[in-house]
Amino acid sequence: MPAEDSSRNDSTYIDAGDVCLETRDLSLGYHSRGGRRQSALDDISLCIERKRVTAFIGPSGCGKSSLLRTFNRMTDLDEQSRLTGEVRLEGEDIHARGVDVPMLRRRVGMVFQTPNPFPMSVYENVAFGLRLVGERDKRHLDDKVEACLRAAALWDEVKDRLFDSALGLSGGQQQRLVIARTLAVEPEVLLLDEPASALDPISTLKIEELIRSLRSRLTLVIVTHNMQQAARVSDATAFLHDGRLVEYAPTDQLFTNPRRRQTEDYITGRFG
Ligand SMILES: Nc1ncnc2c1ncn2[C@@H]1O[C@H](COP(=O)(O)OP(=O)(O)OP(=O)(O)O)[C@@H](O)[C@H]1O
Repeated sequence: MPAEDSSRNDSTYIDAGDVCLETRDLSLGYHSRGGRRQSALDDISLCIERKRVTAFIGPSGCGKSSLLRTFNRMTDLDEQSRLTGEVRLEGEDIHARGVDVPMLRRRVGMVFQTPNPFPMSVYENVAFGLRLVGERDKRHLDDKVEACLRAAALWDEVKDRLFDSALGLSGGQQQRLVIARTLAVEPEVLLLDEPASALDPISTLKIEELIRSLRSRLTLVIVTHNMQQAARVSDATAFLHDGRLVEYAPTDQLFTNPRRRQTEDYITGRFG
């Protein structure tokens, strides 16, 4: 049984120079119509290491997606949400006055559970983001579309059907296309909210391989219900319960030698 450790889960093992994202005393609540306040995140302080994969695990409703969504201010879209504390990207407060939120969301891209390609061709899905950032030159566009599709491990499967509808791709291919589209605007961080939970095992494996390969170019944060998946893809894992950060550690350590009993109970399937 792990010894109870009362020290904060404050990511002290991460070198300050390697921190990409940081939350300080972050709390998030949602106000229901009846005026009741439901707490989703409670006083979370953690650092996310640059160019690593960090996984958030925990039982349903523990706040994983909410925490992920604070990193690019997606929680702003919910008028009922109230956030206190800080989120810092490369040391800068993302809620500071004057922060350009669309630019923040380019820097911190997001991929959701259900693949959501645009109803246009494979090529246009990726070119869309590039055009948005002002790319007009046809040759540059072609080169960049190919590079993004290669980075998303999709090029070989779609190179002969670039101008077919993206909606004709399989679910796994669509999800890799969405990742290619996100990569087109060169984000520094990629947030993935259960990116493989709607996919079959082979497509899931491809997404996992892709996630591992992308860490050489950007920082990834993944929410997953699947503990084996967290163990396979991530370098660090945060276990949340009831809106609190229970334990945060290098993935090997968290799964083989958890410091908290609650973590051990969860990873051994005693609850959740
Ligand atoms: N838009 C919202 N309005 C009101 N309450 C919300 C909203 N989004 C989330 N919540 C509540 O906040 C808490 C945390 O939800 P969240 O979706 O972040 O958890 P989760 O761990 O990602 O859950 P799951 O694994 O089921 O997706 C839950 O109690 C949830 O009901």
